[in-house]
Amino acid sequence: MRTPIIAGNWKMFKTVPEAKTFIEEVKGKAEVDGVESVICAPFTNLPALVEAAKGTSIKIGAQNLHFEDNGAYTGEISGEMLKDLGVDYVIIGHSERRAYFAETDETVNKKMHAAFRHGLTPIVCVGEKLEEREAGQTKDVCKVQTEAAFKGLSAEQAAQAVIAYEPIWAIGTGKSSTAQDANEVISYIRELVKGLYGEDVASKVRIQYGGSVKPENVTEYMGQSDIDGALVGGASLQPASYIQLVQGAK
Ligand SMILES: O=C(CO)COP(=O)(O)O
Repeated sequence: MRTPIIAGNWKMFKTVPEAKTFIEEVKGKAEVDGVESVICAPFTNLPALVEAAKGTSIKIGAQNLHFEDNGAYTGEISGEMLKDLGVDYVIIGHSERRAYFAETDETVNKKMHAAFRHGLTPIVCVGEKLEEREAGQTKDVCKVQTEAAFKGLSAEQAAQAVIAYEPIWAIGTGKSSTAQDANEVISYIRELVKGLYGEDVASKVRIQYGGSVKPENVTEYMGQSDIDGALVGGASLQPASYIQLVQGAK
């Protein structure tokens, strides 16, 4: 049985005081037995969030990491540094990083290895652009991105990874994929993992849907056979809405 996982991706929002207040407000409420709750925040918020979330079941994640452990990489943050802060998760290969920050399938794969080297759980994002969907290439795009991301990872590592299927046209647009369509692509991604690692790993890997998930639609996604959670942007920023997302995932 896979544990559902709701992860908020705050993107480039919230100062340290705002982040601390958020945790105070969701404590005890965005904590539901049998649902994992993760906040992925800007680097600047991470120490304060780890501290504020102590004694709760809320886990903290970063939104990126560098693939090397240290070196002359101005402006970058390594997996070793994140682990040292007490961070547990890291988003890798978000479509905004692929589109605006030259993230490639190759760097995504290197970052997956870096995350596991430092005991961080990756949430690796895959998903197609609108024109790719319209050209019927959704599954092809997911195949290339998923297989590249997992290259060289062991079965044990693969089973621990979280995959987020985020169709790019559904991100921040209010145009969410239907639950049935999302489930079809996510089932296909699970088949890909099965092809790489076999049935046991495929049955363990958690696959989220992301793209305009809100309290009003989270239950519908969670009711699908292969959807194990959601990676949520906009609707994760307000405490009340985040609480409803976690409670709705049960
Ligand atoms: O990009 C996303 C999460 O990583 C989705 O963002 P929205 O929930 O704002 O559509």
